[in-house]
Amino acid sequence: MGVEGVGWGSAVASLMFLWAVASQYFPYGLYMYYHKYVDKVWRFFYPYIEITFQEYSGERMRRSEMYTTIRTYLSANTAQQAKRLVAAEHGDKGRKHGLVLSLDDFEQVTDDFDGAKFWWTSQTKSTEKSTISWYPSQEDPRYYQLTLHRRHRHLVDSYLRHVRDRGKEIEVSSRQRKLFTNNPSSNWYGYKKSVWSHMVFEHPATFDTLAMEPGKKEEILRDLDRFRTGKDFYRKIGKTWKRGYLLYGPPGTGKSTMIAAMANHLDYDIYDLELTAVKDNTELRKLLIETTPKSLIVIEDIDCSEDLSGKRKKKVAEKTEEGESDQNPPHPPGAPKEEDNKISKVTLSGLLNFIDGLWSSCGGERLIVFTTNHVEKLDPALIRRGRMDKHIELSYCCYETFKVLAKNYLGVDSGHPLFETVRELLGECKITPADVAENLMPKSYSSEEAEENTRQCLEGLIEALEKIKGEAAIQAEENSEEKTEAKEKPAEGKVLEKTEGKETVKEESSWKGISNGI
Ligand SMILES: Nc1ncnc2c1ncn2[C@@H]1O[C@H](COP(=O)(O)OP(=O)(O)OP(=O)(O)O)[C@@H](O)[C@H]1O
Ligand SMILES: [Mg+2]
Repeated sequence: MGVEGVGWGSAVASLMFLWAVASQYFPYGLYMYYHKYVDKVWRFFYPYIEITFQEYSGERMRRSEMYTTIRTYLSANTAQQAKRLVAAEHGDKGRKHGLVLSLDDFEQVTDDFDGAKFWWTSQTKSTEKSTISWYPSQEDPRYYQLTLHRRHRHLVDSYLRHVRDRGKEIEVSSRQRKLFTNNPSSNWYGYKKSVWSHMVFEHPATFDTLAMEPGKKEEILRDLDRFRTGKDFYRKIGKTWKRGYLLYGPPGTGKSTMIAAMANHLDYDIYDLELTAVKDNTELRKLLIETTPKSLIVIEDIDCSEDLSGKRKKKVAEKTEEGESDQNPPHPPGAPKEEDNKISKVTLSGLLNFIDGLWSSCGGERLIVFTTNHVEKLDPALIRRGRMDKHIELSYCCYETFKVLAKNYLGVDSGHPLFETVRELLGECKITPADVAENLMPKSYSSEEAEENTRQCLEGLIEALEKIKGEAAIQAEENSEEKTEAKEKPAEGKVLEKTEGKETVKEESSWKGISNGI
């Protein structure tokens, strides 16, 4: 792409200007007559095609997406070459670079594509104003004009597709990712209506800093990359371009950290869906429709939304029967109950539809991620393959996980003499990566004290591990004592019966009954 002398363009502009001035002095009827025929003749000889892209279009006067994409495309390609550029702070605060350079009015640049030349100009259409000014006003509608030779007409489609795709790519790579959370539905209407609110997502976690077995990590990375580039494959097999991930494991094992690493790896936004704030299935669907592609839709601690199957309704009914409502002020008849408003009526089937109903196909390129501490509590329908395609267990810290944490936190690897002790202890007790990480936090960041820090941290970790091991041993002893006691001394109301060397605990009443019967 390069800047070209205005040439043809300036000649045409001069002629047009003269024609416009001259036409002011013609009677209107004569003007229309000439305009009609001169235009026809002009168009016959004019060898170029012009296409305009307005900044605002449609009935609702929304900013045209294509206009913005063209601006991004031209900005990326002309910043070095154009002579007059406008620097503006981007309205979208989600951009990495606050400033956007775009073509100034009437600046012309050329672009080469498939052996053809394309001219772009940024233009402003002046509107009727009461005051005359030489400069275009801020409110004047802007547009880009694309000019190409007639003989390249067949390239228009492919060239515009190229501009759109390239522009979008640049937009995606230069944007800052966002972390969305759903608003309560009372905020969905009115002037500032919005279903989701967001902030810039700047979590530093990556797959390099995530501690887990290297093989497992590799497999997840491969899966994510396959998904990202799988648009055509998903289309070919007739499947919506989305994938479900279930992350499960005890607290502090890195489930949320992995979500951040996934978003950073894929360059996706995160929609953190708080299910308890969603009133019903209709709201859930609306939230889904308002998400954008290239995103992770996350529902954390899905097991805590235990009433997906409607148990919650029952509980409310029970409470009302128990007369708890008597303590509250009387409720106006007919008005929705406060409690009803607060309670989420999202059902399991609503959630299943959210994941893979017809509506879930809007847009594509979404990952749905559930996390849970209690995978066994979840309804099998919710996590079956096809819905939650990949189940990933994040568990207690093993030696491999520890090595990653030690490298990240202390910059040491397996050559350290204390590693062997840690390895043995990790094999004997359960500790979460979060607890290990806490023990590996150096007391200072000075490189001179690095060695001393490392030693202190590892010794601290060994001490913590020995403590856990000791507690576990005491617990195990207590448990075995309890078991023996239970065997020897049956609970109240129960008696121990010995038959043919086997001990059985029986309800006292039933035993009595039997003895009475004898
Ligand atoms: N696998 C891991 N790799 C690196 N850091 C980890 C890992 N697991 C835990 N951590 C550290 O522990 C902290 C807590 O981890 P995280 O919030 O990801 O746990 P979680 O599994 O989501 O817990 P919960 O189930 O309670 O939500 C993180 O900030 C991180 O510093
Ligand atoms: Mg978490």
